[in-house]
Amino acid sequence: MALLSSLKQIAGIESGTISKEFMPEFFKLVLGTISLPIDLPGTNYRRGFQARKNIVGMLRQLIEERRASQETHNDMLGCLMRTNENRYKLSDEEIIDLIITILYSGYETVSTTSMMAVKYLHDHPRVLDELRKEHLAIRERKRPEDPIDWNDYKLMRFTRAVIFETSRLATIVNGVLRKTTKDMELNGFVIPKGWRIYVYTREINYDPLLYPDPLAFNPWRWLDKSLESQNYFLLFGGGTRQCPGKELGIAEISTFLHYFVTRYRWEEVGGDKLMKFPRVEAPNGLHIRVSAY
Ligand code: HEM
Repeated sequence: MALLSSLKQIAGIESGTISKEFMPEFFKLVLGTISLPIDLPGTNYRRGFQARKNIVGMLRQLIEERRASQETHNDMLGCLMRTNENRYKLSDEEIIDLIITILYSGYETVSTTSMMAVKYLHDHPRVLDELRKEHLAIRERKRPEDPIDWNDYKLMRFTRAVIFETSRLATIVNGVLRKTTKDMELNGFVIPKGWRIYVYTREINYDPLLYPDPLAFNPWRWLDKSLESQNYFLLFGGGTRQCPGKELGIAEISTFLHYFVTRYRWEEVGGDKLMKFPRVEAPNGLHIRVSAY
């Protein structure tokens, strides 16, 4: 669902033939990026490269079709292709690279956070009650068929808190990458210029001085808005490279939660394995039994 939503917003790909071909290749690419770099037939690494080639081919064809049709598209691909509006003219290779990056960054984070929110809400009925209250209050002011809009989204204060707390406790992204631009000394150790470093942010999320009772799932802590602007708030990275899709991601997850909690109740089937390293995932899925609310 998260990938389909990204495909639609980013490249205007509706569910259908292209998305059916695109999705399996994309999942292979995701697996390939966090695999051991062993380039032999059958490894995830080799499959990831092959999948990237196939994805590049599909996106190239999409770009060519759009150019031939002369239609205007208001998705991200459309903006990147509008040469007269962009100060820097992007080559097709750069456009494709950007589309893959944005799809990748925007899909996995959103889908994993949504999955972990479903898990934590199931395990914490009091939080689910509070969340449902917020969304039912929004629905009360609307007809059943009315979609939610920006004004409704702005009222979702507790939902935002649930998303941050899910992101913190599950540590959906466990660090950020940087490259040193000069020799740097840190606690007596020198990190030479040009080294690539991985800033592991998971420990910060569990620091009891920053987040009292850090292993508790407590969304209420985020109702204090100042927590979002602390310099240790690194759930979406920091500085000039901070996640540009932060608000889009939160809006997507909030929309999913809105419909999920107002229309359904669910139970876990049980027995599913959840992994936190090297990334948060349920290798065989998190299976739930869903019924109407
Ligand atoms: C809950 C959802 C999300 C989380 C937790 C998340 C988290 C992150 C983190 C931690 C980074 C690294 C930032 C840094 O290096 O300082 C990042 C980068 C990035 N994210 Fe997100 N992200 C989310 C959603 C999205 C969405 C929806 C998009 C786009 C559709 C997106 C696009 C990107 C891009 C393009 C970068 C690279 C930015 C750069 O290097 O300049 N993200 N994200």
